[in-house]
Amino acid sequence: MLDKRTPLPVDEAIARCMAHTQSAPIITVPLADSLNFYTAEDTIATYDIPMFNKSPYDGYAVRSADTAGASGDNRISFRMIDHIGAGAVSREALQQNEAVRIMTGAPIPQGADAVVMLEQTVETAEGFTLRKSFSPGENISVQGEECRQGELVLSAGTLITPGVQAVLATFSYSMVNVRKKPDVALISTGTELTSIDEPLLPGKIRNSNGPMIAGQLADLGIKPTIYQVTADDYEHLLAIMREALQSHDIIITTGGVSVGDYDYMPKIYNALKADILFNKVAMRPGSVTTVAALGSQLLFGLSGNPSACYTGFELFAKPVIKKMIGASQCYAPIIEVKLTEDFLKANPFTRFIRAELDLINRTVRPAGFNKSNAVIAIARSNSMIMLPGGTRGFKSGDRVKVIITRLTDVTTW
Ligand SMILES: Nc1nc2c(c(=O)[nH]1)N[C@H]1C(S)=C(S)[C@@H](COP(=O)(O)OP(=O)(O)OC[C@H]3O[C@@H](n4cnc5c(N)ncnc54)[C@H](O)[C@@H]3O)O[C@H]1N2
Ligand code: MOO
Ligand SMILES: [Mg+2]
Repeated sequence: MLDKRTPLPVDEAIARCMAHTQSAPIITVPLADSLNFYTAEDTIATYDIPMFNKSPYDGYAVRSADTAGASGDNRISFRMIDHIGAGAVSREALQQNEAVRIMTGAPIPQGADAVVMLEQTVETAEGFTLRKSFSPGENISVQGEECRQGELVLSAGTLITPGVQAVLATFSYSMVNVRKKPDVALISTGTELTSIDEPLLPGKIRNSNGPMIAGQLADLGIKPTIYQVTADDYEHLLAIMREALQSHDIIITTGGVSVGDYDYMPKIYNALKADILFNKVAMRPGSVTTVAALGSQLLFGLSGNPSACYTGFELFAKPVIKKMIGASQCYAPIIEVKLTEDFLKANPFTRFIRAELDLINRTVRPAGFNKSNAVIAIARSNSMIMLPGGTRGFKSGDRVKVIITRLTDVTTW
């Protein structure tokens, strides 16, 4: 007798996963290793930026008052009393008609309140002449014009990008507080799976879910422990699950979660006394996706069908991991755009279609053959169209909701 599974709406299934998710502990990493972590604390300006009034140009620092009345017919002469580049400080204080030759980034000398670009001067034996007047503060980068000491620069939960690393370096954060990445075990199950360098015997297939999920994890900066399980053998699989549970926060399995004779994951969750958060979701594909908890450990039982497997990871595992690692925004953005192909199938459940989103023209179309067992459409997709359950007959021109899964290069085909 099969256990009856009650489908849970997708948003509730996601909420159950998230309610079971704790933030990972804070660790400190060198700035150079911090890329793709999330900041675990607010980044506060440790000083004003710029730290001092500085020259934005290569030129001469002058007293603006001395330039009053300058014109083409009345060039005013200045005497150069010092010469500094960025990194040096002039000890001179400017007196009348004196100037310091100054390079971009160097601190404005005492008494000066304007900078004349080199191109606006004509050199003389003593210094230079100029033909226009300058106002106080002209061509000066003012201390604190970008931000003030103590100001909140970036909130906790910011993805550390190269730009963020530049900010952290600016404010002398040589070590950065981030949240530890979870230890993840990845177990692809299935007697039919043949490793990539073995010959494909009748009935066998390649394991595409394993490399795909490993890649989805790598996008989050996580390198999973990979377990090879190429036999649907209950005892063996249970032993592997127990072993993986010793040292991992998350166990992701692919395959074996449905009701088939060799689908052992439901029996394994039982044997492990795991708390099943759900084992049926009102969605297609991926309706058999199962998520279970053992204390703080989470077990993601993703479907074996590649498109269902991919979708299950994006919808459930990804936001959970992002919450663990302290992301302030755990969910992929959703936008509404115009569909450019008919999609006339009925949608008894919420349907996710691997899709090609054209962000420039704000249009979307399915990325080719799109059944649960499809693999090519995943590669061609940068998004998933989300059609609500209980609908049918979406026509070209209709507006549909789209989850953006990738913002990087759009695959062409
Ligand atoms: N009687 C029913 N049969 C099925 C149901 C159902 O509700 N009642 N659900 C169907 C749906 S929907 C899905 S999705 C699949 C889910 O199957 P499992 O999660 O149990 O996965 P498997 O049976 O192990 O494999 C399914 C399919 O995927 C291929 N596969 C598995 N692993 C991989 C991999 N690593 N790389 C590539 N392809 C993989 C496998 O060969 C099968 O073709 O169940 C339906 N059946
Ligand atoms: O629920 Mo299945 O994952 O549609 O193919
Ligand atoms: Mg099965």
